[in-house]
Amino acid sequence: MYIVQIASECAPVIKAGGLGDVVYGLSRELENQGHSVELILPKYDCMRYDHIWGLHDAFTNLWVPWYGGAIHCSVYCGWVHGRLCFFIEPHSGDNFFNRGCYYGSNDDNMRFALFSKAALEFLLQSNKRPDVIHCHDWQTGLVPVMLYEMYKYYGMEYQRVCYTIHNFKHQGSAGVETLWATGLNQESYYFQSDKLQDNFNPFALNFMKGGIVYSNAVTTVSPHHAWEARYTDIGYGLGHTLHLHQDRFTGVLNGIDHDFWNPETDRYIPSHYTKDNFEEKAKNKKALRERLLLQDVEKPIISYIGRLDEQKGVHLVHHAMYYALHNGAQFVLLGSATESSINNHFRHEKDFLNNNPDVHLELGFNEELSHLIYAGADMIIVPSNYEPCGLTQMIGLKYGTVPIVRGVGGLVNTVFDKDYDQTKPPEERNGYVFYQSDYHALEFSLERPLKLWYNNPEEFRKLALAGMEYDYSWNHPGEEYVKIYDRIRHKW
Ligand SMILES: Nc1ncnc2c1ncn2[C@@H]1O[C@H](COP(=O)(O)OP(=O)(O)O[C@H]2O[C@H](CO)[C@@H](O)[C@H](O)[C@H]2O)[C@@H](O)[C@H]1O
Repeated sequence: MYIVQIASECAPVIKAGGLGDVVYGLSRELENQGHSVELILPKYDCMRYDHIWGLHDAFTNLWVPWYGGAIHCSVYCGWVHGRLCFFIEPHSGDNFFNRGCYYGSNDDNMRFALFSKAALEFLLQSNKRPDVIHCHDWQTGLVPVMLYEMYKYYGMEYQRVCYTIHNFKHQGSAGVETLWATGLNQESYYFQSDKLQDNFNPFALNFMKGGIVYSNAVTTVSPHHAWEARYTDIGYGLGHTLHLHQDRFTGVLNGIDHDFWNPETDRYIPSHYTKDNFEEKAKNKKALRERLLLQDVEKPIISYIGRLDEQKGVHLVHHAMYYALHNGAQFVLLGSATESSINNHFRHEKDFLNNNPDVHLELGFNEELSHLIYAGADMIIVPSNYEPCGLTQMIGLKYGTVPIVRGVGGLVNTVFDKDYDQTKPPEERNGYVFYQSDYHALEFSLERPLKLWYNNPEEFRKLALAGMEYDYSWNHPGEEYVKIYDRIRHKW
């Protein structure tokens, strides 16, 4: 099968979070299974060019219709760790992707509407006719809309779309100008409740809703989150739309790329280890302490890695840090915040705790350091308010770092409480789960592993090893996606 992924991220060249990991990991797995995969991405000025091999011009004269005229774009091509990627660069005074950041501009909806249109124009003009186009999140929600309403009449009638939602909170809200810019026009047609009209704001278009309504298959990133999105307020207003399109909607649990996330081969950690020489993990703990100037004492390290925003339960992250410090543990945080109030809060904490030898807060994005933390820490917390899938607990498990998570979304599908899980036998349980989002619930689930670490190290080691037994690679999810592609490919 010939599959083209259209996305705003692909790790490690463009990575703001888990979306990038998934786009890369799934593409690699599909290729391993014998399919042909290409990726179309924006050419941001700030992406990691050091991860692209052989970048060269692939299509220099791509004119993308935009409002009444057209925007001239160049398309570059290169390999990102073996994946063939096309990067679209618009030449325009609007500086679409030369902003020094991936997201966060007031005109993000226009930037990604143009990208979606340019991706389709590129496929059309370069005569690429994939069997399946796989799009991700709100940024590419207009791809299936434009494919079905316009490009199918230009010669792309056989292309089918799978649309994956990684985060329902960000849906891409826009006004009528997007219709005029992209050439969709027909305001009264698209502002209908069964088309793109936002379910809350009748004067806004919703890109993600467009993705759901127009795609041949819609997925989110875990079975439990698929349920939550339909039946709870976590669908952020799209529950009804999902309900109407339920026959096309499923949850497929993400995987992690074992080439990249593997303590046996990880290029960023000093000591490699497996289940059989687990004691080597201690050397990474020592290296982590040296790197972050933590004191070398008999204490466990609890870690947090992730975006610092409301979704991630930052109030609980903050509380866990002080709980760890008051209860004989060290704490390491690696995170970045886009919201200034949260950023200021953690900056203040960092200054305040600067001389404490048991804690380190690293504010910013640092891929290399994240690997050392996964390998060096004893535990990782994921106290999210909601979590469509969650990759950090799966990576933690692979590295024998015991996850302590809130029982929401994909965390429910991947972590099984050592003391209370009812679905797995004791030897297959792999972490700690709490459900309420208050301090008591969190403390109860931190107290248990800390006690185990101090009082029964052998049992703690067994728990970590049980986690390493889990196979959350892309093998299985890759097969599930292929089944979905096959199903939509044969449906006319
Ligand atoms: N400061 C930092 N420095 C270095 N690395 C950092 C970092 N902050 C985060 N990371 C890395 O980024 C990834 C984050 O994974 P998450 O599952 O938390 O994704 P996120 O919430 O961004 O995305 C959404 O999409 C993903 C993929 O579908 C879902 O798993 C998730 O639930 C959903 O919210 C991990 O690889 C982590 O190591």
